[in-house]
Amino acid sequence: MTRKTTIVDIKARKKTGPPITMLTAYDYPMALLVDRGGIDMILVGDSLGMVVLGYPDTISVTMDEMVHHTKAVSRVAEHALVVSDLPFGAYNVSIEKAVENANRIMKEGRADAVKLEGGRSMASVVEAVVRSGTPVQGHIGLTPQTASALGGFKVQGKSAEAARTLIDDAKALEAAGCFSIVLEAIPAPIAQMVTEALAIPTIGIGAGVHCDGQVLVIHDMVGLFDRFTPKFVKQYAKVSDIIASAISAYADEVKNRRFPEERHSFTMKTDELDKLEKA
Ligand SMILES: Nc1nc(=O)c2c([nH]1)NC[C@@H]1CN(c3ccc(C(=O)N[C@@H](CCC(=O)O)C(=O)O)cc3)CN21
Ligand SMILES: CC(C)C(=O)C(=O)O
Ligand SMILES: [Mg+2]
Repeated sequence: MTRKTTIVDIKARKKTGPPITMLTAYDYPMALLVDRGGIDMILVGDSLGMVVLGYPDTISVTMDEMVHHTKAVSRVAEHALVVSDLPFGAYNVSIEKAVENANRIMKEGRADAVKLEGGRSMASVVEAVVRSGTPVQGHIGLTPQTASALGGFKVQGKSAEAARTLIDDAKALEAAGCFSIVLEAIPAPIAQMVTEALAIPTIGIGAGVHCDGQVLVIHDMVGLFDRFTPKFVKQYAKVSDIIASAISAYADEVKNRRFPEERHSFTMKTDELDKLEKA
């Protein structure tokens, strides 16, 4: 907890353990809790579109939104490595545009690395971004930005052929220079095979216990998002209940003039009040 986590630290954990911890955060108060909680990596995920901006999916998330939220998170991250998602449209147009957008997240957002979705087809993009100086985390399996092409938020790699493709994709991303790869919603045995086939760490979300690390969306694991709950989510707290009861207590006390009390109020000198009354 004393110094900033580096890419080298993350890579080394594949051999040394313990498993790598990663959680999303999108703003100052949450990033503060995650960083002080000793989590290794903070993901400023494009899931922010769904859990904080209320979009139906992650497609509409913009570079401006990613930069804005990354700034808030990187300001507090004293320990955790900050990884920001490149949103849909930021890296699929051209290699030049991908490098430009990665530069922006680094320069303006002060992220430590970027994450982008896709396998072999993204290898040349990954290579160019890594060569330009930005560390890249890969993301394969369920790739929410291309959920439309995948037929929805569905488990991936269930056939022998699809599993083979996943392993090839992971190897291509490793060869292209990724420092780690997120494996989302794939059968646990496949995630284990991918993990064993690579020299870089895998970070699982719905990918079983044999990955080198785990990631979850923080709003899911603390109970602040209820539009849906993927099977891979464990809810460690129900923070929405705590906030809801605080809100109803406040509303009740205001309506009944029990808040604010004396101690929440300001006074002034009585002679000043007298002057006012005379005037
Ligand atoms: N709040 C939140 N949590 C996430 O994990 C998350 C996001 N948002 N937004 C971006 C993507 C979308 N993700 C999702 C969304 C839904 C399922 C889901 O409901 N899956 C079904 C399985 C469906 C099937 O395979 O047929 C499940 O039961 O888990 C999974 C991943 C993961 N990411
Ligand atoms: C679900 C994780 C891996 C993600 O990409 C996000 O939060 O956007
Ligand atoms: Mg994402």
